[in-house]
Amino acid sequence: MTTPDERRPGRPESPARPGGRRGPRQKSAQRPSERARSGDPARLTAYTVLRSVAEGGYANLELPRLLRGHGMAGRDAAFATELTYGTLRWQGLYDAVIADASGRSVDKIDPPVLDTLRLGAHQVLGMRVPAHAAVAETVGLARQVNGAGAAGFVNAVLRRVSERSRQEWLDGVLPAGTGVDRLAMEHSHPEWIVRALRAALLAHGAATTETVDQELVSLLEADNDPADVMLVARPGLVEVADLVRLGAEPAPVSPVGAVLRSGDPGALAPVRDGRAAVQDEGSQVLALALAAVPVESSDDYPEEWLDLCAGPGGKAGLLAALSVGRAYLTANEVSPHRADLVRQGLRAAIGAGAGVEVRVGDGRDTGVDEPGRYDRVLVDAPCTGLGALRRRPEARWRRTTADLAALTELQRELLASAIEATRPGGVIAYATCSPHVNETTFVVQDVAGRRDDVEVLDAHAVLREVAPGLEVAGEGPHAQLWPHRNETDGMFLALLRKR
Ligand SMILES: C[S@@+](CC[C@H](N)C(=O)[O-])C[C@H]1O[C@@H](n2cnc3c(N)ncnc32)[C@H](O)[C@@H]1O
Repeated sequence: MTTPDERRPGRPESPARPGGRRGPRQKSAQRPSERARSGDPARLTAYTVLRSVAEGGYANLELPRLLRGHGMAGRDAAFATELTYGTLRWQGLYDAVIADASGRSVDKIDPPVLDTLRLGAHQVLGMRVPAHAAVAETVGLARQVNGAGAAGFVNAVLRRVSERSRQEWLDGVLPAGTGVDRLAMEHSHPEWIVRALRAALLAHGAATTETVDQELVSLLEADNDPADVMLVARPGLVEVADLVRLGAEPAPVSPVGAVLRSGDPGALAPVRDGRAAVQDEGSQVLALALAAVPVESSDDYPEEWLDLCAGPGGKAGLLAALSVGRAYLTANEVSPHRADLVRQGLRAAIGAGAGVEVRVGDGRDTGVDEPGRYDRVLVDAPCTGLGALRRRPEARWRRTTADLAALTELQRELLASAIEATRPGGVIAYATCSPHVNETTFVVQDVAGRRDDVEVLDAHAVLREVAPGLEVAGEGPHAQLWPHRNETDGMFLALLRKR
């Protein structure tokens, strides 16, 4: 899933990647004398986002809102972004360090104070802010937001954290052996996710039993690497070349994509008016594939397209642009708020002549309500999002195996409904932004395998046609993209034809 939620301010000018490439030293652009007087806005902003995430908020919504509210841009915004996202990603490792340095389990530490400590740990171990500055500034923050008593505790713990290098801490806190528990802590992922990703690499043919351990490390590293902002130039509304003139670069594989390496995408006129949007390349090529796969001809023209789970509207925006002069698009979404986002996102395409209806409804009913109506149906199913962890820093800590069971049932029902809603000869694209086998191949095998009116198409071949530079691992027929191989979100695509 690619959402407008993915918008984030420009990457840090010199991102320091924990455990990997490091840029030059980076610290808040504000002069120390100013920080002492006013408190450090970047650290306070990061802290505020962490507290909001603890209460169920989303970092990629909260952070841009706060940065805009404080009028923060340039280096301070980049510093706040790296501090917030890095702290959230590396929370699993930092909690082990904090527990060791404080001599108490992190669940015995007041959660707001723990967030302050995590921010301090990331500056010391992940950003190469000089230790004395990281400790002093974070203690100042603790005094401001956690109180004087907590500030003393934060000071003592961070001093201990800063006595050792990142490698020394890893040597000290990582479990012995080569098991999943060690990998999980070293790369700061929950163990169940590490296990699921390992199984998915094997199941989708991206690794063999000999290569899977190395492949898994590359994937976990990619999840911790800030992703570039990717834009889509919605066809017929704006050209990639227009985005390039505004500072973007053509995307590596999507013919309608552009990479924005720095700056706020929301500041670009084509993004503001909906001719372009923030959208991962993986999502772009999936929508292009659905529009490109041949359908067996029907007498009715134009075609009818359905986006069954459209909110917040990334793929619907691209499909609407592609539909002009070819098809009517129905964009269905169960959440009224997300349906509103779809409506807003489709305004430019509608202005250019797209025939679109956005409606609120449960996609599980569509097959019964509108049997055999559509030529092309997208089921971009609600999923765990395990393929998009690099863009959603807190998601890995929020998802549980209990979510999986509920989601896989919903996914089966939505796919079955989509097949019912497709006319004979029409095609269905089943997509998730997760490589988890339970959400991908198992759903398709289960639903399509029980029917004799569905043919599985070669998704690899269609993707090669729409994005010749895209190298999809495995034999097919379904396609799984990977952050570490394709530099896209981990999107899954199955294409089915209704007989
Ligand atoms: C993965 S997101 C879709 C992303 C979207 N295609 C895009 O590119 O922006 C899944 C969407 O399905 C919606 N959804 C969940 N259950 C649904 C249902 N029963 N019927 C229709 N939509 C549903 C969610 O609210 C969510 O907006």
